[in-house]
Amino acid sequence: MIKEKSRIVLALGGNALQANPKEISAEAQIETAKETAKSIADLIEAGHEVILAHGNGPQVGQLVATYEAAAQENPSLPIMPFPECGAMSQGYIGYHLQQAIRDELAKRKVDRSVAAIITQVVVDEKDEGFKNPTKPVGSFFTKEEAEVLIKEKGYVMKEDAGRGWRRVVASPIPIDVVEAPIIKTIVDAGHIVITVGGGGVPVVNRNGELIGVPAVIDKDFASEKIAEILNADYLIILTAVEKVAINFNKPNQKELDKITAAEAKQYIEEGHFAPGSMLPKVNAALKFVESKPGRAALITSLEKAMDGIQGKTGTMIIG
Ligand SMILES: Nc1ncnc2c1ncn2[C@@H]1O[C@H](COP(=O)(O)OP(=O)(O)O)[C@@H](O)[C@H]1O
Ligand SMILES: NC(=O)OP(=O)(O)O
Repeated sequence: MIKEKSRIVLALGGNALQANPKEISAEAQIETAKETAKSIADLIEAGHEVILAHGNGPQVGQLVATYEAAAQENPSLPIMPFPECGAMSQGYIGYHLQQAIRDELAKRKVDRSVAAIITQVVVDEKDEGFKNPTKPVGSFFTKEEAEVLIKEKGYVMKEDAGRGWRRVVASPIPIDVVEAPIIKTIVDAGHIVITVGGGGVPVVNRNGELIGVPAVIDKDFASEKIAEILNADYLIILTAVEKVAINFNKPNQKELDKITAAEAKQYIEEGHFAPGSMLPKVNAALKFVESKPGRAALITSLEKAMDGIQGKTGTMIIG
């Protein structure tokens, strides 16, 4: 059960933006965002301070692939680098969410402003993530299609939690959120901010100058970072499953209700959480609860967000 009038960083997973992962058009995303806005408005109406973050894996992958395909057809067209595509994805996803949340709040006669902030997140140029790509982006492919893409485009492709093959890219750990001071000012003033979209645009600081780097930061880790910076009470990660499970997808699957940080660590060691999907969520939750006594994290589904907050469902991770 979450305390009344808490400061909550809410990390929205792919299903908050795409009801059907194969349907990634703007129109479909607008419709899904309208549904998502209802769950978010419930939390705002309940009196919580909500800061939103969201993923961009399918969208950034699609943008990069679209530019690559266009340049293949017409070599005079530029290939758009990952940081630019990341910023574009933040922009249009943020636009859909801020519009949907604004409209939903207006319908309920709740007078609050909502704005998405293009957010840069600092990473370390020497991060091991640059050597070993782990972040799935773009569409799902069959093994045969993946083999063609590896050969023809030089992509690194990996199987994604039993759902198909996807391109994977570098995913460094977020160190700092460049726009944190302005985000804090807006949140403290009582407005709703959408930030670290797609984990933030990854940048490195070279002698005081910020430079975008080709990577996609995991939005669960970036959400954890902004939750720490904003001194949030809770990190809530909303995804497609109601609870985290051990022995996931096996006959002896067991859903978890409330676990301690020590139990989470044990389950991680035993390999219960798939890398690139559930593992970063559990790791981000763990990092948050260990960052300060009294902090807790909840992983549940978007539809069950309110029930989760009321302690009726979801997986709660405590210190
Ligand atoms: N141990 C586990 N418990 C529950 N879900 C898991 C587990 N391991 C992998 N998953 C998968 O992880 C998915 C969530 O990851 P993902 O789809 O990448 O997240 P996002 O919602 O951020 O887009 C779940 O829908 C489920 O299919
Ligand atoms: N950037 C990111 O973590 O995106 P997804 O949540 O869509 O994978």
